[in-house]
Amino acid sequence: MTSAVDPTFNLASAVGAKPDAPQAPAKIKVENLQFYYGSNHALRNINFEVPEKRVTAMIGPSGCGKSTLLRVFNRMFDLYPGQRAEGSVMFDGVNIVGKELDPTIVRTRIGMVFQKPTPFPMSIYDNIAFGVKLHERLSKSQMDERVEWCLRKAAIWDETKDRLHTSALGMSGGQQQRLCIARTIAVKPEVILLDEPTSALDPISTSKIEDLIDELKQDFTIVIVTHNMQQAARCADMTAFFYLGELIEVAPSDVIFTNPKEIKTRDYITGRFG
Ligand SMILES: Nc1ncnc2c1ncn2[C@@H]1O[C@H](COP(=O)(O)OP(=O)(O)OP(=O)(O)O)[C@@H](O)[C@H]1O
Repeated sequence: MTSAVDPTFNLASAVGAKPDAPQAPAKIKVENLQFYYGSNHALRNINFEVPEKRVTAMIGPSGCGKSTLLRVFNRMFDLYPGQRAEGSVMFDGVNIVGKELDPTIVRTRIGMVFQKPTPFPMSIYDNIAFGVKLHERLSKSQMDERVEWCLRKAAIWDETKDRLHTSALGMSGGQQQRLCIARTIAVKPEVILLDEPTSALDPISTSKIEDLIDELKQDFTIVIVTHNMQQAARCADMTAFFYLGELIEVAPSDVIFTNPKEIKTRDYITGRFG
């Protein structure tokens, strides 16, 4: 198992052959996207496709706009006056930044997991049931099944099945993050957005989440923001490199990490800046 912090780790050798990655159809298509925080033009003319049932990593130095784009994907910016998007983000043929679409529908179909595990102060079972109840009316046995289904999908069933009704706050950080992934999966989204999901975790928990990401792409389209290039190389089929609010290059991860086209990408992945 490769440690997430192994300094001798070789990026080029980490990228597995992922020959089918480019062939997947686009699940999200970003066209001429601009994003503003008031007068701060944070994303400039972004054009970009997220392939279905693949893992796409977004990398780049701090402040380049990765998290902003992730938040555009599930309309988080609606919650903050003064933030606005122009252009289009097509999701199954609908522009999700268009005003006509209800953001709560977007957030059910495009779920988000944050950097810091954020379980609710309630039982493991209720952490999952809470979100499901907002969208569906399930019987007790259907809810039991849903809870088991998503905990299994998030590879945490064995660790939780005997303590479902105990507080989620008693779990380790890594377990809490897998619970948050289970909670996101529970409402059956099509896309899962992960914003630096392992930055607060130890190498073993990180490795479990990376294995989980690899499993989840069978059922879900995944977009991950990470500062850890080894992680992007290990997990992602496609990698997009951002710099100062612009998308510099997007390509299969093996190309980005072994033979990028752009000098800025090369300088970043070889550690010349960032
Ligand atoms: N709430 C905000 N109000 C104003 N400007 C913001 C806000 N959030 C982010 N920005 C600005 O938008 C730009 C992009 O920020 P963003 O957080 O998307 O970058 P990032 O690549 O995710 O950075 P990091 O890796 O540090 O998380 C930066 O210039 C940042 O200062």
